[in-house]
Amino acid sequence: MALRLAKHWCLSAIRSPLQVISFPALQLHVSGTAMRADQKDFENAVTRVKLLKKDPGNEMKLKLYALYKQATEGPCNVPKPGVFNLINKAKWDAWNALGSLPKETARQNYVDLVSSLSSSSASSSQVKPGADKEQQGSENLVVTSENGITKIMLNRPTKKNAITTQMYQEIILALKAASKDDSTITVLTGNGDYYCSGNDLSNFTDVLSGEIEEKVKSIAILLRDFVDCFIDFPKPLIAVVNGPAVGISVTLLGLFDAVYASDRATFHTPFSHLGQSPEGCSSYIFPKMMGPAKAKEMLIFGKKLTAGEACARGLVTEVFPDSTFQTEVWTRLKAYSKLPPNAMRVSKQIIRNMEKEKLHAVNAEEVSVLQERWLSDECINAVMNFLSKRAKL
Ligand SMILES: CCCC/C=C/CC(=O)SCCNC(=O)CCNC(=O)[C@H](O)C(C)(C)COP(=O)(O)OP(=O)(O)OC[C@H]1O[C@@H](n2cnc3c(N)ncnc32)[C@H](O)[C@@H]1OP(=O)(O)O
Repeated sequence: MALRLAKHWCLSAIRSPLQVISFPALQLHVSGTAMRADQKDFENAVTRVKLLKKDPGNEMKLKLYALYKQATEGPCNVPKPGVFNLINKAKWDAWNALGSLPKETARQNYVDLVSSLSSSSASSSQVKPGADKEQQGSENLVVTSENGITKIMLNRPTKKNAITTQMYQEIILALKAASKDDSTITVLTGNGDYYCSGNDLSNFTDVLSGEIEEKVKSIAILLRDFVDCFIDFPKPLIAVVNGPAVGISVTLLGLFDAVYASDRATFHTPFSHLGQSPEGCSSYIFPKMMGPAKAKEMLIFGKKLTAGEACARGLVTEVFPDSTFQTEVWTRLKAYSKLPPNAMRVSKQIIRNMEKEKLHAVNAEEVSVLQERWLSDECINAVMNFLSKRAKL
């Protein structure tokens, strides 16, 4: 089962040949290895290239392009592009430089080159998690505390504040710290034009490397712990929704004590489109909050709401014009932060305690259903589709 799925992940991402954006072709210096790459290794390598998180640079892209062409079509057999057609000429030069290199050798060299790329990017990304445990925040999550307010800000604006697995862990740590610090209220917000685009869909790419069920299990545990933290958070928790919100950043809103939204914000839960199912206790809270018909419109059919619609359905507390959003909301929050902290905690607890057990049970059930979903062809295809469309190569 695991093998079949791993194979499926790899094959379904293969699309068109690489597009190189620019410049000089270099000679190849790729050593062969004793192991021969078969067609499946080659296809896996093609997929891994599409999923590289870091742009490998033009030089490397040209090498990959040339080897790909040589491995799939053999020696360069197309006319040389004109001198002003710089990009295509560089690509042609790179391919032509491989001369009569046999297809099998090109395939092997391509696989080796991709392996070297993947291992260097893995080693550079392993440095961070250990160090981050010591800190409250990181580059992608900025935590500040002043005037009785702890602010947890998603800070990945170029990715619309999509949440990586590392960020889930950091948010858990930040919430745990905020529950014990001197602040009266805690705020979650986003930096840039988005509040949050939900789960970073490349969180699933690790699954490519095998042991699929184990990896899915660890993501499920992370999700369950993450949502549990919101259920148990003891102080007033406020969402400052500065822009569009997608997926888990929407479903979690039902666990906040107030949700203030810019009129630019939208609320979108495209779970069916992604072959997934609701989380964040939304399968229980949304129908109670807005009635089953309206909840199903969001959670089953993925209807995107405007801030006004979300407010009418009880998901948002109040909507502000974007031009005055930050000033108005922070003035309000500063006033709230001066209210007696113990009274606010006790009031929150008495409301939450009525349902805490139920919410934990709902969370566990939602995660267990999702764990199955993540292994489904529907989900795998949807995620691969998103990731392969955005691949630059
Ligand atoms: C571990 C626990 C799992 C819990 C499960 C939770 C369920 C969910 O949260 S489901 C929701 C998942 N999110 C999405 O499906 C949103 C996907 N993104 C988009 O549809 C679009 O990017 C957007 C509508 C949010 C924005 O579109 P726009 O055209 O304005 O900008 P883009 O060029 O698409 O995005 C800029 C940049 O950001 C990357 N990005 C955006 N969202 C995500 C994401 N969720 N995961 C990974 N990457 C994302 C996008 O790929 C672009 O990156 P590049 O510039 O490198 O191409």
